[in-house]
Parts: sequence; structure tokens; C-alpha cells
Amino acid sequence: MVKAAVLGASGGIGQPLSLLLAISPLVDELSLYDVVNTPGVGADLSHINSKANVTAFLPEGGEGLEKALTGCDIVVIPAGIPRKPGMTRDDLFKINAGIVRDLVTGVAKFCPKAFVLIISNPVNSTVPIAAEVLKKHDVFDATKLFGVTSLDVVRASTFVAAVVGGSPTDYKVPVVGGHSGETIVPLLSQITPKTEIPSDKLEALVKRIQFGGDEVVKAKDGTGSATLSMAYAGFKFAESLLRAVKGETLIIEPTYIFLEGVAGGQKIKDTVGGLDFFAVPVELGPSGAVRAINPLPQANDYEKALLEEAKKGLAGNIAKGTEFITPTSN
Ligand SMILES: NC(=O)C1=CN([C@@H]2O[C@H](COP(=O)(O)OP(=O)(O)OC[C@H]3O[C@@H](n4cnc5c(N)ncnc54)[C@H](O)[C@@H]3O)[C@@H](O)[C@H]2O)C=CC1
Ligand SMILES: O=C([O-])CC(=O)C(=O)O
Repeated sequence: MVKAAVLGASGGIGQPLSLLLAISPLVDELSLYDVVNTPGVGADLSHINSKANVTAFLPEGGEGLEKALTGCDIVVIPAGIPRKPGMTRDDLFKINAGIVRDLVTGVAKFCPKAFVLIISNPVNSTVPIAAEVLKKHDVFDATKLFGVTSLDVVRASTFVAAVVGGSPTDYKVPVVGGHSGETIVPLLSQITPKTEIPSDKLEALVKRIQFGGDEVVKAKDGTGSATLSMAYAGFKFAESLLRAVKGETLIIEPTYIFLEGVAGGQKIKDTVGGLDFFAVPVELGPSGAVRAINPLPQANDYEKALLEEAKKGLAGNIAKGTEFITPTSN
């Protein structure tokens, strides 16, 4: 029996993500939670003749979150405001930091052993917030907390195909670092199968992967950011995790994790100047992250320079998230 919850289920990401989970044969129970509109979304999804039993909750003075989360094995969180043109993801911190803190507090209280997948931006900071909240409640397990960066990888293969031809599904691109602008580092020297990017196209391709989110924000012209591609990418990650839980082996997904809590992570932490969180490919197993895979030693000089930029941005983003929950006393 697998029970999944989506927190922020009525939103632009939440609705299509809930649809994908509702029709997945890997999900037995799907619990929807949002501050608005969940009765309607839940009634709608509950008519689908898939095996998942769908339930839906509003806050109900705190009881709704408890009901939504009790017994959950996996909690996906796309709650919070999206960007408008001219905003950075960090501009979302003011509102989304508190939303993520409160929802993860619910996870800590009502389903402390669940896998937690954070989509809400700024991911570079909201995942550290989630980690601190779980630590405060003494239930933090780094192998179960994931920042969802799979959209960067989805975009990378699509944009590589646009440059070199072929189908996007042909290419696997490791994307490491974080999830905003320069903190997103595609390792194009490690595409599988081995693929040469023409040198006159390289820089523009890297920029497109780093700032792919801006393309959608601009095109949506004030009505939000990526929702459908994010629902797809978020579902792919959740599906991989659930397949690993069911015993499938050799499943590797990129994700933003607390490095020292995952096998192989400490070595990566040392390579990235002591950053606590970093996105790398991670092997998944029945209890979550089994080991972090380190593609950094093979990075070429150009990628090493990108990594230096990413490290600077990430350090500030991580500290901001951590400090929000656990201020350092001077
Ligand atoms: N990790 C990633 O790659 C990506 C992350 N995002 C982020 O995902 C978040 C959601 O984006 P959209 O779905 O487009 O926004 P949206 O505004 O369409 O939906 C957000 C939903 O969250 C709900 N919500 C707000 N406060 C809540 C609370 N305290 N508890 C439960 N639900 C609450 C809202 O009622 C709304 O239904 C944004 O922060 C966005 O930046 C978006 C795309 C990609
Ligand atoms: O760009 C945004 O604000 C939403 C996002 O994270 C993405 O599309 O990668």
C-alpha cells in the first residue's frame, strides 16, 4: 500500500501532478491538500477509474493537514507562489519559506517517516528549511528529503536535441548544483551517449538550460511559471522513487540533497567547498537515497568555472534557508 500526498494540490503544478499520481499504478491512496479548491479537484479526480483512492482536504483549522498527511509514505510539495516576469526565484522566499516551514512541520508531526519531495521555490533555500524543521522535530533523515531538480534534466535533454538533432529521449545530461540561474550546472561533456556540442553553440546552450524557467515565465506573461513540464518532471521523480521502493534496482535520478547524510555525499561536499546541499545524480532504493554519485572530477575546465559560480550563489541560498529556521547567534 502506497499513500501519496500533494500539498498545494489545487495549483498550476498541483493539479496535473495529482492527475499523474492518481493514474499511476504505483499509488494506492492519493491525498490532496491546499488552502483552496481541493474539494473540487478531489471530486473530479475521484471519478477516474484508476486504482488510487482520492481524498481531499482544506486546512479545517489545522485538522485538514493532519488528516491529509497521516499514514503517508510520500509527500510532494508544490505549494507556494510562482514567479512573474522580472522576479528571481529568491524573490519568492518571503512568502514560500513560511509555507514550506509550516507544511514540513505537518510532515514531521503526522508522517515523519515519509519521503518528502520539495518543488516550491526557491528550492536552493526551501530544502534547507525543510531539513532544519525536520531536525528540530528529531525526525530528519537525509536519505528521505529531496529537492526536485528533475525539470533541469528534462530541459537539458530537450535543448541538447534542439542543437544536435535526434530525439530528446536519446540524451541523458547530468545537471548538478542547484535550481536557479547560475547555480544550475549542466555537465555537457558527460552526455550519454557521448555527444559533441559544437563550440560555437556551447555557451548559448548552457545559458538556455540555466535560464529555461525564464522562457516560460516570460511566455506566460504574468500568469505564472512552468506547471505542466514541472508536473511531468516531478511525477517522473516520484515514480522513480516508488519503483525503487518496490525493489527495482539501479534507478538513478538527479536531486538536491543534504550531502553528508547520504553515502558518497561527504566526498562531494569536500569537492564543493563544504556546501551542505547540492544536486547530483542519486541512486534510489527501498529506503530512499542509497548513494550520491560524483560526476564532478570529470568536469572540464569550462564546467569547473561554471561550478565556481554555482558554489557562490548556493552558499548564500543555503545559509538563508537554514537561518530562517535556526538563526546563528552572534
Ligand atoms: N522545482 C522546480 O523545478 C519548479 C518549482 N516551481 C515552484 O512551484 C511552486 C508552485 O507553482 P505553481 O503551481 O505554478 O503555483 P500556483 O500558484 O499555481 O499554485 C500554488 C498552490 O499552492 C497553494 N498554497 C499556497 N499556500 C499554501 C499552504 N500554506 N498550504 C497548501 N497550499 C498552499 C495555493 O493555494 C495554490 O493552489 C512555486 O513556488 C514555483 O516557483 C515551479 C516550477 C518548477
Ligand atoms: O522558473 C521558475 O520560476 C519556475 C522554475 O523553477 C522552473 O521553471 O524551473
